[in-house]
Amino acid sequence: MQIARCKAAAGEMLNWEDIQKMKYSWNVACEVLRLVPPLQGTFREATTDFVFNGFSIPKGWKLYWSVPSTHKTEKYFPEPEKFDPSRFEGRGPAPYTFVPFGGGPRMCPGKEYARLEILVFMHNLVKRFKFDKLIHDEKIVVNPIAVPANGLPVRLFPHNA
Ligand code: HEM
Repeated sequence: MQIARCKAAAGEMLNWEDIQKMKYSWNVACEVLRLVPPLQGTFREATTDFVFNGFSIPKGWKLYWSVPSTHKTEKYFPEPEKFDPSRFEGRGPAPYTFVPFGGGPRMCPGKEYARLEILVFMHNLVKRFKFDKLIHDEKIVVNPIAVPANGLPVRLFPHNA
């Protein structure tokens, strides 16, 4: 709403500068991506023999790295089940602990596009409507992408109605 108040005309579109200012909204989106990451992980291949947590991993093995278990590690995210967007303030989480888009050379190339889409959607939803979930205890199913079990039905109430 802070961004909407800065716009000269009611229908004025968002621009790139506005997107860069939407830090709190992105912190909220990141906390959602931490708690319910859409993608659960992917595979990597060991390029050399190594030992991890006492397990010997031979070169050539396929390894599955898991997004949810990384995001729920108490050491990096105290009270991991708590919804707390302030975790992303300042320097935010340590490198490779917040990995909804993966990490390293194969990191999701659509990350910035996804950020843009999410922020534009959030802005327009909050600016135009109040909304209410129709199913308050709707479950998230993972098959293999995490989605609301019933498609997240909501009731919209336009601000200017
Ligand atoms: C919230 C939205 C998204 C999430 C959570 C997400 C997550 C991921 C993750 C975890 C990976 C694997 C990264 C790795 O192996 O390190 C990936 C790869 C990929 N993503 Fe996304 N993604 C999203 C949106 C998008 C969008 C919008 C596009 C395209 C417009 C896209 C295109 C790709 C492609 C092409 C790869 C494969 C990259 C490679 O293997 O080199 N993603 N994504």
